Amino acid sequence: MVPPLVLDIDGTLTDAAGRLDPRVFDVLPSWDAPVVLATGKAFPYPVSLCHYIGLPETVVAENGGVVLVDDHVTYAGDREAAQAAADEFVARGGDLGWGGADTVNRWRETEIAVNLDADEALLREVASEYDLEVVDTGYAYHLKSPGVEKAVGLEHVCEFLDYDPVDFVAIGDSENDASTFGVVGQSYAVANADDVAKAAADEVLEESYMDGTLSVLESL
Ligand SMILES: O=C(O)COP(=O)(O)O
Ligand SMILES: [Mg+2]
Repeated sequence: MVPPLVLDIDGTLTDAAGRLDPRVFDVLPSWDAPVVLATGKAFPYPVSLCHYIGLPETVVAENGGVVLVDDHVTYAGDREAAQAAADEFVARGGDLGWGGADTVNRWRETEIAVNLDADEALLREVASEYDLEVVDTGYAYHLKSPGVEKAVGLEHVCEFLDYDPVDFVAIGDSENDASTFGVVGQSYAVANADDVAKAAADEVLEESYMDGTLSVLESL
């Protein structure tokens, strides 16, 4: 019997250029246990990924800010505080960095994501004034409420599924996966992972990106 999976998306199911690795279509739809996509991306991204991969829509989005499981949606985090801090960041000369349409935040409901090109020092200064934190995933800075974590989202998912977090195998690549690594039974950081994820993982893989992820899935 294969274990349930909790999988990060960016850096874990993608290639180095950020594109989805097509091999996800070979392994995930037929996985004989729950697969939870846990991401820092806004809610619609993992939902559409489930839809197009052919997986039940079981997702932890926005770093735990939004959870969808078994037709239930729950929210965590103070979006208004994040918006106020983002507005202040912009008023002090910062730029969220996503252009006018801002498809990165347009459908984001519990936090704000900021481009890695942004003024990090200013962002952290403003965040602390609003009692928010900044998480650097390697893909964006996330201006978010402390205590909102992917692991809390996974625990919520487990309340609906007949599993415990320790039953899960987790694979991820960055700071926002460390909480998940702390609650699952077995955790893997892909070789391209950041230092926080590597330190939190039970095992650091030799292979990067989807090569690393596939090596775990094949061993299970
Ligand atoms: O949206 C990000 O910043 C990173 O997304 P991820 O959690 O799927 O890697
Ligand atoms: Mg990632």
